[in-house]
Amino acid sequence: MKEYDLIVIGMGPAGMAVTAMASNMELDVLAIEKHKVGGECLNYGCIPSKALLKAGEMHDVTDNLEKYGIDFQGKTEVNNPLEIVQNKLDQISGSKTMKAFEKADLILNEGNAEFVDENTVQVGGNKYTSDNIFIATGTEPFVPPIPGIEDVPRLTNLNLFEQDEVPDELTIIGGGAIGSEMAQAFSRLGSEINVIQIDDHLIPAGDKEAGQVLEEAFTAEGISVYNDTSIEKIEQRDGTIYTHTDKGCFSSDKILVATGRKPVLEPLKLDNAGVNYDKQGIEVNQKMETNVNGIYAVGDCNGQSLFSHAAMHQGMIALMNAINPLPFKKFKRDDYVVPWSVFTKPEVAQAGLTEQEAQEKGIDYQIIKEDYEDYGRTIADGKTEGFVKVITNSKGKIFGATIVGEAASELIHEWVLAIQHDIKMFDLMMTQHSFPTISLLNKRVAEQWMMKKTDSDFAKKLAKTFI
Ligand SMILES: Cc1cc2nc3c(=O)[nH]c(=O)nc-3n(C[C@H](O)[C@H](O)[C@H](O)COP(=O)(O)OP(=O)(O)OC[C@H]3O[C@@H](n4cnc5c(N)ncnc54)[C@H](O)[C@@H]3O)c2cc1C
Ligand SMILES: NC(=O)c1ccc[n+]([C@@H]2O[C@H](COP(=O)([O-])OP(=O)(O)OC[C@H]3O[C@@H](n4cnc5c(N)ncnc54)[C@H](O)[C@@H]3O)[C@@H](O)[C@H]2O)c1
Repeated sequence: MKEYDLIVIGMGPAGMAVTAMASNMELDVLAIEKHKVGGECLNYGCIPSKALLKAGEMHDVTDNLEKYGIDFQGKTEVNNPLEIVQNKLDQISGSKTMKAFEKADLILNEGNAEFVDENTVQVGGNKYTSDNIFIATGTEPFVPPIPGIEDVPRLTNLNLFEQDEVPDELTIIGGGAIGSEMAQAFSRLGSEINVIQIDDHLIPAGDKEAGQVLEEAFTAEGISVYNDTSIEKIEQRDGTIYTHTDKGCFSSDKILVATGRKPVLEPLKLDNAGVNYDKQGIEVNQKMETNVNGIYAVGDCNGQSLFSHAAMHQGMIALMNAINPLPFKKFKRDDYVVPWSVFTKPEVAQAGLTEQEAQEKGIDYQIIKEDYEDYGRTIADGKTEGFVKVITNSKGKIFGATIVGEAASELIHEWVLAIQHDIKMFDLMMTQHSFPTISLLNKRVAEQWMMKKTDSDFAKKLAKTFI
């Protein structure tokens, strides 16, 4: 039985990050993947969805040229965007990705890894031991128990990108990150889309007002959104799928189920190692360690923050904790802000608390908001929908930021840095931003905060006295 410094189970973003870092440190690493290197993110998630969104965006450009004074007489036709997406995946998953395993042993496609005991993992009939085992096994689509759903052919992110062609009509169940991104991508490629969800606004994990801005953009593009909608049953008749809801019946060629995720834990036989878990995922502490010393659970499998960057970050924290001998110097998950972005047009991005969360926590906050429509650059670009909204207080402490609009996924990082390092509004106001970048909107929010602060009788009197 071969002994390793580290065994890593699952080669999505979390497992690959641990493997790459550990093997780079000359640690003896065994990496195990039951299916495809790159996990959900590369093969069925982030990358194909962004490639498809890009195809949709390119198609949308011709429809909007007249807004820029350009007359387009030609004709575009959607041919094979899904095939091109698959070609791009092949390009990424080749030698570049496999480079991460140059210094590690990789067991690929030999079935599920499972625990034999707390130091032993079995795969493909062989056993391997280590004092440090990293579980990074991700999630799979959660399919809600809607009557009839199991009996109709349905798409999830696992087969969505492998279709031969863009469907004429697509009913999307779920208005979260996947539902919203795919609604816009397929709509822009020609599908007629109905989005149906139980929540009351798009991207329900985020700010309500931002979800409403996105819904307005969707409506303008011809995407129908049905919030607060309860699905009674789904059935297929003569090749058409009927989704019966309390707001009427929707018929379509295909349905996409995008209603959240669930971890895949049974095959791991965690009980053999005594690792605690529940329906949400594997239980971990701030150090990303399970209840069993030396066994870590990183990425989506612990149900904490279902994003690739969070998965990689957790992998990094866990590894640094595993190799750090000082118990009082451990890296803790909650010391790091987790941003997220949804890559629709307009984009939606979040860091720290939303306004609703600040209210629920009873924080004494004020909202400073800058609209995209009030800035020269965004008017010049024709990208006037959206806002930057910051949850702060009179001292300029920043609790959270929501951005909906052009380049929101880029702008958000300044707020991540500010929240994580307790940088105040005043500091941001005193930080020069190149004009006319879109990120100057962030500075304008800080300027607005300062103007509110100086808009008092006391401040005005003070200025008058010393001028
Ligand atoms: C459509 C879609 C779009 C997304 N877009 C984004 C985005 O834009 N940005 C973002 O940050 N996140 C996005 N996500 C989320 C992102 O994909 C996940 O957060 C990320 O993949 C989690 O990484 P992970 O390493 O924890 O798990 P995964 O990527 O799920 O990888 C887990 C791996 O473990 C393997 N495995 C499981 N069990 C075993 C076992 N017993 N033995 C061996 N191997 C096993 C699996 O085969 C898989 O390869 C998207 C997700 C979807 C579905
Ligand atoms: N850009 C990104 O970072 C990105 C993109 C895609 C996915 N992801 C990750 O993937 C995860 C999963 O995405 P998702 O969109 O599947 O889930 P989600 O949690 O974002 O949204 C779930 C949606 O399903 C709806 N829903 C749930 N049960 C329903 C029912 N019975 N009937 C009707 N509607 C129902 C909810 O109202 C909600 O709109 C997200 O948590 C996110 O972290 C991230």
